[in-house]
Amino acid sequence: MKTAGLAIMGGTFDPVHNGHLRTAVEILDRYHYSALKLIPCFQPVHKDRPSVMPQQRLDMVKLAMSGDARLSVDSREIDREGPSYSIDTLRDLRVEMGPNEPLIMVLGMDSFLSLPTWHDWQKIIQYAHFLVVSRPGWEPDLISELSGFCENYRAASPHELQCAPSGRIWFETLTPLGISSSMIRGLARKNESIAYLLPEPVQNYIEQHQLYR
Ligand SMILES: Nc1ncnc2c1ncn2[C@@H]1O[C@H](COP(=O)(O)OP(=O)(O)OP(=O)(O)O)[C@@H](O)[C@H]1O
Ligand SMILES: O=C(O)c1ccc[n+]([C@@H]2O[C@H](COP(=O)([O-])O)[C@@H](O)[C@H]2O)c1
Repeated sequence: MKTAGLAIMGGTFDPVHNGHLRTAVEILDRYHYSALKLIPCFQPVHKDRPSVMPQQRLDMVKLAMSGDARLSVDSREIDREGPSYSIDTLRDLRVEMGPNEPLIMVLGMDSFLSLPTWHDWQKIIQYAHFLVVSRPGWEPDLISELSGFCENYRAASPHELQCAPSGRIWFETLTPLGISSSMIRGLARKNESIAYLLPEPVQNYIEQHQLYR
């Protein structure tokens, strides 16, 4: 069974790991959106320049995809180049999808807490819903600007996200996985194993290309 809505998950994916992938499949299993696109950014807005090339981060996301037909990778931010502002991506997607289809932006609590620093942040909700997922180490300590925003837009049930194209926020608790890209980069730098933190083909790619050394 599929329900209305396209889910997207943006990220630096430097590299993609099982925390990202498990988030994607748990959301799809719970809400049956028609698809979930992973969208690697070209240039993250509030992070240091990634240590590997955009094309290599994209290659790793493609390698991680194999096996679940509901997942796909969307290279529009890498093709666009420049700073990867979410509002630009969501505007593009909204034009492609038309005005009525639900568009759900999945993001971790850490990313959501930084929302008031994003480009044109208050307009983003006109184009998509926010589905905010739990992440170990991050509590929903909402600063006042964000708590007022949540009061305005918080959904009473997750199903509201399937009944409107945009404009709602839902918080979802997922299986806690304390994995991060920075942890994986740190292990690789020390020449320690990164096995079981990310898909094996991605691990092999990192080893073959000697990334994060
Ligand atoms: N283990 C996880 N559990 C839940 N959400 C996650 C997890 N890891 C990343 N995310 C979410 O995935 C999105 C993309 O994350 P990103 O590519 O920046 O990875 P990261 O692990 O946070 O990277 P880094 O350690 O370099 O900061 C963000 O919304 C982030 O909150
Ligand atoms: O648009 C912005 O200003 C903006 C600022 C910070 C993060 N984002 C987006 O949020 C998503 C998660 O970002 P990050 O930094 O956790 O990898 C990813 O799609 C980023 O492009 C977007």
